[in-house]
Amino acid sequence: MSFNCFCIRNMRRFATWISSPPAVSSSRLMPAICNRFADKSAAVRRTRAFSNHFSTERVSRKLVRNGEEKKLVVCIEGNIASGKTTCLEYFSKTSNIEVLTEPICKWRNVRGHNPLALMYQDPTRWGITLQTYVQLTMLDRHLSTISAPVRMMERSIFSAKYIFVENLYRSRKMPEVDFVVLSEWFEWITENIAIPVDLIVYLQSSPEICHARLKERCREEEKIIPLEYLEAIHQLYEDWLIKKTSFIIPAPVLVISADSDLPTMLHQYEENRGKILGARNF
Ligand SMILES: Nc1ncnc2c1ncn2[C@@H]1O[C@H](COP(=O)(O)OP(=O)(O)O)[C@@H](O)[C@H]1O
Ligand SMILES: Cc1cn([C@H]2C[C@H](O)[C@@H](COP(=O)(O)O)O2)c(=O)[nH]c1=O
Repeated sequence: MSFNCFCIRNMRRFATWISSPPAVSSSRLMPAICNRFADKSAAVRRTRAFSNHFSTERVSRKLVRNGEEKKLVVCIEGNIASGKTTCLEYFSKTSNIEVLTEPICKWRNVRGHNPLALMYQDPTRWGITLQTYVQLTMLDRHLSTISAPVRMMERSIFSAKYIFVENLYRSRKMPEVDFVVLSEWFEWITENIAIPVDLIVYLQSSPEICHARLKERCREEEKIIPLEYLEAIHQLYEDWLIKKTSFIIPAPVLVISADSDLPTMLHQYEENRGKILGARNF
């Protein structure tokens, strides 16, 4: 190579370097570049999977799932131990109804940890942990493919936020920063992803009855729940679904009194079957 050639090549290299100097030495740069490309192709794959899963068409700027709009989604709401699972068990015997109970197993065991128990032991420290996970698992439930013409599911991402997060915050057990971060997540989700709900069935029960049933059920984590906690949850439900003074209600509400004994409750469910399953006309 001539001296001139050598000089010109190095001048070009210098010019390239000065216009975009490497942030790290080249031996460290190569893996970084490879990772960037690997990340990019993974991101492209994720985006493709996402757009296959969701319609690219946006309705009110929200991502919507293909073909799911014809299915009926009913959320069963109510205080702890008000009888939601029992109600779902009853309807699960009907063909053409898919029943989704709360993912409480996950809340009690995420890779060997029990955020539900931790939250009851120390809500200020662990409330954010549990509620972040509840929000994620509820969203996962809402977005899972519906396998029957009617889906009945226990609670919703809405009650997790409007009732349980709200209660932790109002009772000063959740620090403001935790509440704000959870709220930002919740608002992003509900503004960007369509979460279809056609009907809310509210099992309205007195906190005293729920307390008695909760003791009888005897879930280990819940043994320390005082009546006052159920009263606070009850009040939040009443403000949301009966007085309609607190938060947006995502669907019409059917109220069923849930204090009666089991045979009476089953009879009431049967009486309301038409209203529940014909929720679109409700
Ligand atoms: N109508 C009822 N009368 C008496 N006990 C009931 C009734 N409904 C449910 N239970 C009992 O109360 C406890 C809580 O009911 P469950 O359906 O698990 O409530 P939730 O799912 O709302 O927490 C369970 O032990 C259940 O067997
Ligand atoms: C949705 C939600 C639930 N929890 C707690 C409250 C109860 O201990 C269980 C759910 O039991 P249920 O018999 O089905 O009512 O989970 C909570 O702490 N935070 C939540 O958002």
